[in-house]
Amino acid sequence: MYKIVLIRHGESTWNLENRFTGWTDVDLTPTGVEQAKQAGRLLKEAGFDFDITYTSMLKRAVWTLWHTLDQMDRTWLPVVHSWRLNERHYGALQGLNKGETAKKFGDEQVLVWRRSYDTPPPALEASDARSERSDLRYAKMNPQDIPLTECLKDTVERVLPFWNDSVAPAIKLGKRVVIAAHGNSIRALVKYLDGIADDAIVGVNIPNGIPLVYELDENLKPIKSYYLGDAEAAAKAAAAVASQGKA
Ligand SMILES: O=C(O)[C@@H](CO)OP(=O)(O)O
Repeated sequence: MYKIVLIRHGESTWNLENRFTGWTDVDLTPTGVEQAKQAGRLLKEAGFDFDITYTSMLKRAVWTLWHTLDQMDRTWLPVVHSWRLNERHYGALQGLNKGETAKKFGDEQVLVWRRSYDTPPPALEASDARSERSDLRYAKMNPQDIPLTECLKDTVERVLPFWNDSVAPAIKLGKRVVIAAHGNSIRALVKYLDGIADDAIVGVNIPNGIPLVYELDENLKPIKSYYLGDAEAAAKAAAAVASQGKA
């Protein structure tokens, strides 16, 4: 049996302001830092340890990983960064307030943009100042591969090659893995691991900074999964994420 841990970053400045974030590189709030530290304390108390760590190119996930590992005295562990673990790209919604967007377009439209499997939000223009196409950190990517918007299906399609080529082989070698990522890149992984249907993934929300543990069999199929710590608090935090897109 293998055990892996997924952690969505702690609260970010744009989570606090309730803005669509996507690939925008915003920082953690003091609450977000505390959530990340608490994740580290919980993991340590529960006897978790890791050999390799994975995160995105975005500092809210990178700092979350670092604060978590710091509590475990494991800041020296190898860290693999990949754009494939980035948040789902939110297109032209990036920067807009979720509640105001719901007032303008309606709760239902915003739910479709936030949670439907295959309807992407309106795309950014490549020339838009918010586009990441000229961002140095993605310089090695083909600019055409840097998204201008993504639905969850697109996110699944770019997360899975990373899972299959990097993470799954490491797990099978016996390495203990933690992944610090984002609400929708984690939803993509959860959908794949749990085999959740396209229409049922709408109801899945990932809370900030709470370790999500998966126990996997020898074929990396889930035996069970659970949030570490207070299960009721995790369910409440997930429900709060669900309601962020309401007017
Ligand atoms: O704005 C975002 O990038 C994500 C995560 O914060 O939001 P949502 O939960 O609305 O998909």
